[in-house]
Amino acid sequence: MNEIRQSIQPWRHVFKLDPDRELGDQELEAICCSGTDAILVGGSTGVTYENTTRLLARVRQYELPCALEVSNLEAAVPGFDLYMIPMVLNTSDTEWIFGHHRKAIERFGSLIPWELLLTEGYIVLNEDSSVARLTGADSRLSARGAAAYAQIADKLMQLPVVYIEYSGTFGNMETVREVRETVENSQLFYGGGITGEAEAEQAAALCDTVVVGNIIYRDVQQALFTVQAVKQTPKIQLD
Ligand SMILES: CC(C)=CCC/C(C)=C/CC/C(C)=C/CC/C(C)=C/CC/C(C)=C/CC/C(C)=C/CC/C(C)=C/COP(=O)(O)OP(=O)(O)O
Ligand SMILES: O=P(O)(O)OC[C@@H](O)CO
Ligand SMILES: [Mg+2]
Repeated sequence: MNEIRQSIQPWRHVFKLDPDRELGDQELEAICCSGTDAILVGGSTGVTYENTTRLLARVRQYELPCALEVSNLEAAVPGFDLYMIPMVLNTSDTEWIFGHHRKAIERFGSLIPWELLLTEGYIVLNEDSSVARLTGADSRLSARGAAAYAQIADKLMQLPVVYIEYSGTFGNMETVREVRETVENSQLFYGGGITGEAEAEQAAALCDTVVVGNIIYRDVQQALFTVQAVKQTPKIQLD
């Protein structure tokens, strides 16, 4: 396993910060000093070079790893510890599978720090989310359908990360369980609708890494509670 892949293996809890949203200094400090394993900077809309650079500089006051989830070519900012590259698996619009990626490679060429890149196989499951609308994802999948996409990522494409994305709503844990049962090598990320301890525990029991986003901007105290909830929850063993 390569170094960059190894570096995310211990991540159980991650906060996702959106450069397009405002967060006060005290709140940012609380988030960065919460005991979370990393900050992931990303959003599906309104992410620019300027707001991404500003957020990176603010997070850099703290010691934890800071990754950029690249969603937009204009916001390819140098200086992150690693770059997570989404590929949306459940869309028929190839732009979001590899079209933007081709353009990025043509544009940035030898500037790309390949050793810092990790690809994420995204399965977008909330049809009412911005990311589903943006990418034209077919989010009405059965659990078996979602698990089939996960196997494409894990077994056919051998991607380092499978990302179950319910952005904005808490997901169906039966679907998450079925995905979990099929993923053998990829690191399984879950994100979507975690607003407190109970949801954090359920996701942590099934997934390797739990991502918490929107609640940071609504109720930072609730967001902070999710850190220990995830860390204290062991992953359940499945046969
Ligand atoms: C030179 C340099 C520093 C390079 C660094 C990295 C780089 C540019 C490498 C180039 C190689 C490469 C292959 C780049 C990919 C380029 C790219 C634009 C790919 C498309 C990625 C993609 C599929 C985006 C779709 C949207 C998506 C999946 C976003 C992920 C984040 C996400 C889902 C956020 C949640 O959305 P949010 O907005 O928070 O939702 P709410 O509003 O509901 O909260
Ligand atoms: O914002 P929420 O709903 O917490 O989702 C987290 C993350 O998966 C979004 O990409
Ligand atoms: Mg968000």
